[in-house]
Amino acid sequence: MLLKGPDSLIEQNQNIDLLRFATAGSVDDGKSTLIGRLLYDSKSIFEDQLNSIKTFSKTHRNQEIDYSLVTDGLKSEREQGITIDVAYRFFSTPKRRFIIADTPGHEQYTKNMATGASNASLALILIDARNGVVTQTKRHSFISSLLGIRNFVVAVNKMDLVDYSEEVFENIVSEFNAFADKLSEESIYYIPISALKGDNVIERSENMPWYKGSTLLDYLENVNVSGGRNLTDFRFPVQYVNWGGGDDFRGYCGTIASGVVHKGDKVRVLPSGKTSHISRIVTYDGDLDYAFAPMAVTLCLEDDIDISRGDLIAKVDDLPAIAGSLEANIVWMDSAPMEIGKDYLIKHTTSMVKGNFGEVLHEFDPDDISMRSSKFLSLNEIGKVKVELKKPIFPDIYSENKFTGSFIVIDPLTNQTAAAGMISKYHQVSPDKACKAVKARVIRYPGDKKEEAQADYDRLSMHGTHCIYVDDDLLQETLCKGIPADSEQYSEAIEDLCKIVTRSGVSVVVCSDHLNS
Ligand SMILES: Nc1nc2c(ncn2[C@@H]2O[C@H](COP(=O)(O)OP(=O)(O)OP(=O)(O)O)[C@@H](O)[C@H]2O)c(=O)[nH]1
Repeated sequence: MLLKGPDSLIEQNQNIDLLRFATAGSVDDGKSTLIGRLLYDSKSIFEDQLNSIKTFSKTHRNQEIDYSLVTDGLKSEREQGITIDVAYRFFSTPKRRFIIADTPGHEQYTKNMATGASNASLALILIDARNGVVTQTKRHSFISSLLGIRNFVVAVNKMDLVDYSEEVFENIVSEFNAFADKLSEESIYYIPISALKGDNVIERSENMPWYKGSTLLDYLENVNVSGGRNLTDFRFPVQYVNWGGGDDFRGYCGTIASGVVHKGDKVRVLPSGKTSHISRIVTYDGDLDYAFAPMAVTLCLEDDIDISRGDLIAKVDDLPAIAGSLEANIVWMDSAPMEIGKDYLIKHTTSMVKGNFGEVLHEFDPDDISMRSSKFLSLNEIGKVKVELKKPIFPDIYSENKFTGSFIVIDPLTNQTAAAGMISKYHQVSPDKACKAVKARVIRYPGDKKEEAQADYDRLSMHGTHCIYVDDDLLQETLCKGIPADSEQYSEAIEDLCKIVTRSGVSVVVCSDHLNS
């Protein structure tokens, strides 16, 4: 029998040939120029954009075409002559489609570099032939490696400025090789190029007859890289609960972080530990028999289980950890340094919990990836750190699952992203403890679902959840006495009540026709 899957078989095929790569390196190594050339030569630039770039190049740069303008899209960048954010570019050749994250080389932009590299399966490291391997090159290569990138292309650029010297190239190869011994890479390919003149980018260079390897485009078109997305372990972080799809409809919406799910699969919901079976996989284009990462779907379960945002659905025989503390590699991105013991917000998949840093186990020296002791991390520093969580999360180890193995750290005072973390170890808490940590919540039922609401309340109480039950009858006798039921004041009073009660750690089952959301 043919399973009715996502009707985009074509899309799947297209995905096979999609290579996402990130550029990395130091400031002015020529990344933007190189990408500009790749886009230009593969005819991926619109005519009008090309015309304006040519005009700008002539008037402001005194040259025929400045390729870096293709990616330096922002006006302020043009004026300053630097790249200030990650620019995603798309181009394709008959052999492959490419998405490039053009990440900036400036020291303070490690954050964008990490963002750009987090979805890539290959890192294109640019090195200025005149400068050799510098700290930025090492730092960015190390971050790429921490983020799970296993394939590197090192393009030694500006070969035209060193007389296309084989010796210069070989020295840089040896230098990077010595450093890369400490990266957990699968492949490194070295190419001498001139992004400006076009040597070995698309066309083989006549200026470097000593180089016998592939041109950059040739290599990118043919390199074999693993996709990086885990298609084994099904993980579905719930984004929100949708019960607006008609009678009795309750669906859990989100994006499949990893793995595959079929209709009928037996699943467990964390943290409650409740099990059920998938009854429907709903999408905008209709129901599916199966779905896989990274599809956005709504899952329905055979049983009515209390699920809310931040919960995670996985298969019963393949569960993530329930972790109360972690060890993680942290890339610090905030100008305010890490404060040991301070409460930060830890955003892991769709859940947000409070947590703090206990101890820096070691900091990495980006020059040689050696470890040194450190009390805390500052901007751009990378280290392995212990993280204590106020409530459990359901992680995997980063090397096994990028999506459930990573988190970001937010400073609650400034709302700034302070760091990115990659989990290397976790300490499990007992499932009982995890259940107790389920936060107080509001479970809403429309007014005509009194029976279901009361049954839910009974079930929760029976399982030891602290909760109260309210419906319109009770509200009109007490809190909302004299307030017209269809007034805004009435709905607001219900919301206020829910807020006050949940704040004190008690859940509310509310059954009313006058709910705000
Ligand atoms: N001679 C020569 N100059 C180059 C080459 N590649 C880039 N350049 C020049 O080097 C300068 C920096 O190039 P960009 O492409 O803007 O460098 P970038 O790495 O993107 O720099 P940021 O965007 O600031 O991170 C520009 O003036 C380029 O014209 C090359 O192969 N040879």
